Amino acid sequence: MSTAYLPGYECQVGEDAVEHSQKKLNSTLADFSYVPSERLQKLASTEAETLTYRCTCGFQIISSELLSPPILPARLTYCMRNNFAPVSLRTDRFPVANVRIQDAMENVIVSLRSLGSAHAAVENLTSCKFVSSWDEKEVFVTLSYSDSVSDSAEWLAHFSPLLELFSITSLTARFQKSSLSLGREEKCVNDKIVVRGVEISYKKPEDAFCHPNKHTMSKALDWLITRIESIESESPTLLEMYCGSGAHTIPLSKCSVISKILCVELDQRLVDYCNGNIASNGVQDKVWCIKGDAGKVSSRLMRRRVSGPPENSTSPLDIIPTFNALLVDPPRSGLDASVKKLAMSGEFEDMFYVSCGREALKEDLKVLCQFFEVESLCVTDLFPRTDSVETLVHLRKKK
Ligand SMILES: C[S@@+](CC[C@H](N)C(=O)[O-])C[C@H]1O[C@@H](n2cnc3c(N)ncnc32)[C@H](O)[C@@H]1O
Repeated sequence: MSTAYLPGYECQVGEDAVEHSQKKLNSTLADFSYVPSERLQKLASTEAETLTYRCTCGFQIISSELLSPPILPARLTYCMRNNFAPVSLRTDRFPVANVRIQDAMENVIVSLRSLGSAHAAVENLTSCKFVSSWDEKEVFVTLSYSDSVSDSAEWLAHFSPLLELFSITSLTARFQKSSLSLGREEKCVNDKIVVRGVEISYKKPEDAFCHPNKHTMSKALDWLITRIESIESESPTLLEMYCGSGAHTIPLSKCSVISKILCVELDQRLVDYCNGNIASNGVQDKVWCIKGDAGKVSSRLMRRRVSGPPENSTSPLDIIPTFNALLVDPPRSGLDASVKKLAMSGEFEDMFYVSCGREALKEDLKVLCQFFEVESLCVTDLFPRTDSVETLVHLRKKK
């Protein structure tokens, strides 16, 4: 196994990544010492899951003689930031990325090195981002330029013949207020995941948040479905806040006992994708996605709880009159205060919290646990070899 130093990755490739995974999950579980131990679960990474797992990653591209200390002979190199300073990966393949991305990384940097510094593909180049589908059938590459691409024709002439050779789905140059692009026009990742024997297909914008680790995603979905199966209602209804393009929504509607879902997302583009995924997976009779701010929607649903829905309401918010359960997957900063208020309004018997923000989750649970108790809590290894974890919490209304 390579022992390349990976800046930003506190556990070096070649060290015992499984032990590292166990340690960080244990340390996260220590935050929840108030929860009975039989309700806590840890899904650490296996050796194989700590390498070739990432399906999104980005790097600075810098000429190595500009690094401190310089690396000679000078050549373009992928870098990550370590305490704000760029540090060379010293390898053209990032062992933590999936193989499809590693192949693209190597092909792209070797092709760039064959050009002079004044070539349009190299001049003003600052960074490169790679996104692949979970099944590795597609890979999207974005090169970012600080100012502009000095000669579009030269850029296109260099990369056009390489796209097919490198099996890159789409290659984009981004620069101030403009872009150049080759390959597939629709900039979305087509993906598939099998959950409990059921195939789920997604389209996701390639530049939006997406789950970087298919192993963690599979484990999270399985855990969520198992917990949903323990809801006491026979055909539970679900309110889902922060749904994105439906990464949880679609599997839950297709593979769990949930009968109806109303899901809410702030970004109109993701709402459009979510609605597309709802239709393509044939769950349009049980899932409705609306654009909205989770905080404002919560305030509106609180008013409905107190005064009933407005008379003859045609608002999609009133399609489902009451909810048994609430699912939230907020940004790292945690829940809006109104979402917490709604959660504790008495409507929901069960709440599911998917969190990638360790500190925000601790603070939110301090509030939520005045009303709920932790029924089950599971920590998973979101980014093996880093300190990031994803925590899944099932809260149940206190009796
Ligand atoms: C951590 S991501 C989770 C997305 C989705 N659940 C998934 O697994 O792909 C958080 C999502 O919340 C959305 N978001 C951020 N602030 C929001 C708000 N105030 N109201 C509704 N959605 C919001 C973001 O656009 C993003 O899609």
